[in-house]
Amino acid sequence: MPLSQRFTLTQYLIEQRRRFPDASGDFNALILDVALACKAIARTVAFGELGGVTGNHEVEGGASINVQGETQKKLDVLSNQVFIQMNEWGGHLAGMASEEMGAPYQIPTSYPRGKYLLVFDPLDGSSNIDVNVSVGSIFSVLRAPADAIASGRDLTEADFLQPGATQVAAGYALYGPTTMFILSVGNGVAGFTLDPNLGEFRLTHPDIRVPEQTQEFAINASNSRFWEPPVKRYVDECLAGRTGPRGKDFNMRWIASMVAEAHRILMRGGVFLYPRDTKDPSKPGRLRLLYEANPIGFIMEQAGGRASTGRQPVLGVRPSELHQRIGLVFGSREEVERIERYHHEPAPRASETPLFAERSLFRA
Ligand SMILES: O=P(O)(O)OC[C@H]1O[C@](O)(COP(=O)(O)O)[C@@H](O)[C@@H]1O
Ligand SMILES: [Mg+2]
Ligand SMILES: [Mg+2]
Repeated sequence: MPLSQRFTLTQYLIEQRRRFPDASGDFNALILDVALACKAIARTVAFGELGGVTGNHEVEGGASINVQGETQKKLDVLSNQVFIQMNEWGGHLAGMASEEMGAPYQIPTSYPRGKYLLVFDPLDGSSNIDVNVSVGSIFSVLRAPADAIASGRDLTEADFLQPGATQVAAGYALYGPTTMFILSVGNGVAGFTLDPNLGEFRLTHPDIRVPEQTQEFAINASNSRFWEPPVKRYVDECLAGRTGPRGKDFNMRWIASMVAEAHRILMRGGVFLYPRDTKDPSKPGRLRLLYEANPIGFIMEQAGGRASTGRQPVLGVRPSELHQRIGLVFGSREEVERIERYHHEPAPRASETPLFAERSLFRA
C-alpha cells in the first residue's frame, strides 16, 4: 500500500469500532487523547538539552523522589503532567493512576467523568534520557467499577486492582529514531509510525506477531548472583550455545528501557527477563504490575507471544497494591514456556549439568 494511503490511527479506530455497533465513541476518543499525550511527549523528548528537559527534577532540598523511592527525572514529571492534562477533561475517564503518583488521580469535579480507568508509566526507561537512548510511555485501559460510574464518586486504590486479563486495551509509545504507537484493543496488535509532516500516527505494522522461537535474550546480568535456580539454568543454557543443551548460539541485549526491549521482541522475537530475585526481599521483582507488566503482557499475548511471572501467566495475577512489583518474563512463546517449565521442574543436579560446574558465569 503506498504511504499516502496508510490508515491514520483515527481511521484504524473507526474500523475497529465497526465490531461494536453500539459503542459510544468514548473509547476511541480516549485512545486519541492518549496518542495526543504521546505526541506531545515525543516533541518534548526530541528537544533534549535544548529544551532544558534533561536531568533530575529538583525540588527544595535536592532531586525529588517518587513513591517508588526512585529519583525523578524532569521528563518523568513533565510526561506525567502531559498525560493528566490531555486526558482529564475528555469525559471518558473515571480516574487515572501513574507510576509517578502515590495515589489515584481524581478527575476534577468541574470535568465530566466517564467509564474507563487509565493507568500509565508516563516515561519508561527514564535512566536513559540523559544518554539519548530510546524511552517510551506505557498505558493500560480498564473499566471503572459500575458503582463508581453510576455515582461519579472518587476512586480508591482498590478500584484499580484488576487482573491484566480484564484490560480493555493496552499499548505504548516508543520515542526512538522514529516515534511509534503500538496498540491492542483486544483484537491483535497494530503498530503506527508518527508521520512528522502530518503529525499523525499512521498504520505501518498492521498485524504484529511475535516469532515463536528465538535466539536472543535480554536480562540484567549484573543481578546474576541474586537469581533463582530456574533463571540461572535458563541463562546458562543460552550461554552454552551450540555446544550446550539448546544446541544453538544465543545473542544477548540489554537496553534498560523495557518498552524498547518489548518493541524489539515484537519486531523480531526474543525473550526478556526481569525475574523475581533475592536482591531486596522487600521487592518481589523490579517492574510494576499495573502499568508495566500488565500492558506489555497484554500486547505480547495479543501478538501470539507469552508473558509470565515465571510461575504463572502475568495477566492472571490479582493485584494487591497499586504500585506492586512483580517478576516478569515475556516474549517468544516457546522460550517463556520453557522458563515456566524450569520453575516447576526440580532443579537438575550439578552432575547432570556440567555447564554449571565449568562454563557458568553464574556459579553459586
Ligand atoms: O536499572 P536496570 O536494572 O537495568 O533496570 C532497567 C529497568 O527499569 C526500568 O527503567 C523501569 O522503568 P522506569 O524507568 O519507568 O522506572 C525499565 O524500563 C527497565 O527494564
Ligand atoms: Mg517503567
Ligand atoms: Mg517510568
